[in-house]
Amino acid sequence: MTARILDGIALSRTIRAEVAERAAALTARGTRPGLAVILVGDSAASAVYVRNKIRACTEADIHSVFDHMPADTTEADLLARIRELNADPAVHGILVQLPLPPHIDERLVIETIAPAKDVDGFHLQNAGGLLTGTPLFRPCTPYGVMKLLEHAGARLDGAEAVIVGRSNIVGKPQALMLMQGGATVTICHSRTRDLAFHTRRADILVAAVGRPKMITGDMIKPGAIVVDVGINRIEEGPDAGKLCGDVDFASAVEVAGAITPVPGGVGPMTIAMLLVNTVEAARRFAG
Ligand SMILES: Nc1nc(=O)c2c([nH]1)NC[C@@H]1CN(c3ccc(C(=O)N[C@@H](CCC(=O)O)C(=O)O)cc3)C=[N+]21
Repeated sequence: MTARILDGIALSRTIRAEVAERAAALTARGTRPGLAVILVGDSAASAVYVRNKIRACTEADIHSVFDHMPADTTEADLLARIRELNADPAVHGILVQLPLPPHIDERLVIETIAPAKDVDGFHLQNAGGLLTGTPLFRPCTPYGVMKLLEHAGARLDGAEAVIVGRSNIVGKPQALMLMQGGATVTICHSRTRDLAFHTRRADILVAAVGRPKMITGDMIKPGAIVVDVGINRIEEGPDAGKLCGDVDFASAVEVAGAITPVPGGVGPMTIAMLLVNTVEAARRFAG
């Protein structure tokens, strides 16, 4: 058996076209949705992601503000810029690209963003809102995974869902969203004993560990839906420079029922959901 490929590029295009329509309608009513993206420092990978986010805004006719601040920006200066954007009526969403340089307290930065503009869904108020069922915004990556699962016709109710990874931006919010959908959720991580025991029970397997090709075909239940959140740059060998996921695609595709590729799976969905959140922020602002 060969798995069905879940095409995140195609689905993200559909979602972005819907976003563009909603943005145009808001603009016609006098509120053009706006997103501010702040990048501190010169990480090459971050620069690529940020550029993709800005381009996606432009294509959907969403106003964007891009602040590229130097790596030695002080925490105080970054917080001051965020407060300015909090007060700017042309900006409905604020995203500070992570990771930040080590001299800046990420938690403090996130808590300084107005919760109503926190389109990443990382603010404590939104994290707590997700825990209790009513966030203003959901984190874009796990939210995008939910859209991919919905589009794939995945049945969540009563399903065994296993997540590998316990981060605040993917693993934990993903668990809450899948649980909300009726799945029985297991979160595995670096301290889990016998990882394969858990992953082999999964009807839905989400890999978000940041370890290249760690999940192999023998760890997957035949017919399972496998979602690969990992984005790893291959360092050496014939494929140096290429991207790969946390799933060993070649062996997994022979066992799974459906699988997301890397690139072209979850990554483009993350950007699509950022635009969804931004338009939603603008719609609330417009009242
Ligand atoms: N405040 C904040 N919010 C984020 O949402 C955030 C962040 N910081 N820091 C970094 C991660 C990573 N991230 C990605 C988004 C899109 C792709 C994406 O579009 N990937 C393409 C490939 C892009 C390429 O070629 O490198 C794909 O998978 O097909 C990847 C990664 C958002 N992040």
